[in-house]
Amino acid sequence: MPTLVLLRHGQSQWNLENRFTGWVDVNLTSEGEAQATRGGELIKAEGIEIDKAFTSVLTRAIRTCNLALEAAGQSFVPVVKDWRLNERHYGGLTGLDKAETAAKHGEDQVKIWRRSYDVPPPPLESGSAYDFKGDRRYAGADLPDTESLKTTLDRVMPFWTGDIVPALKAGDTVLVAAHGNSIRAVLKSLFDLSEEAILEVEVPTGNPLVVKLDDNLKPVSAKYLDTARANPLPTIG
Ligand SMILES: O=C(O)[C@@H](CO)OP(=O)(O)O
Repeated sequence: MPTLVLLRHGQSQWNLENRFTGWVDVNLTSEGEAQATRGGELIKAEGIEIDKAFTSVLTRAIRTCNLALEAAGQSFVPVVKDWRLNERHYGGLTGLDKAETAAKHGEDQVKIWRRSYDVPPPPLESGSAYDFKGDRRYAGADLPDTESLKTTLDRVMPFWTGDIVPALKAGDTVLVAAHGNSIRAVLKSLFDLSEEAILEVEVPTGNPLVVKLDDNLKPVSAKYLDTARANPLPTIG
């Protein structure tokens, strides 16, 4: 039975500081490192043997992947890194304080930017310090200057279908160490969630979500391994 383990990166420095992060390559906090390690220990305790891992090109997800695999005693597992698993690009909000932005633009507007399905934040201004166009990890990619959850899903899905699905169809147990919104994109597709339903799904940091799949890659069960830090999951069936 194919098994998918979805792991949002552990707490990052900007999660802690409550700043819009997106593609900025901030590192894990010590709490985030501990969450990633604990995630790996739980994977081991569950007897899960990972065959292949996928992560983004952002340090917080890569380190979460590595720390979890190490704690699970499975550092040898091959890891594929791809920018299409990056966090949603936060456009012109990147780097801003979430509370200050809410005070300036109103809670309702910030909620729309953060949790509407298809309303992107304002685009990144050209010349911004957070322009990633010259960054060689994105060489050749058609880079966005902002993303909604919908457009995040549009770039995650080709990678999901082209790279992750074949591994699952081959019967592999797959770890995807990624970000809140790239994981939500996967969950929307996997659980066939409506645009409204996916907005209610919040994935906790560093808590492995184990999804067992049938041969058609329909979920048959889903559970967080750290039950004390679990959030509600979509209904199956
Ligand atoms: O800042 C971000 O990049 C994301 C994830 O931390 O935040 P949000 O909760 O608004 O999706």
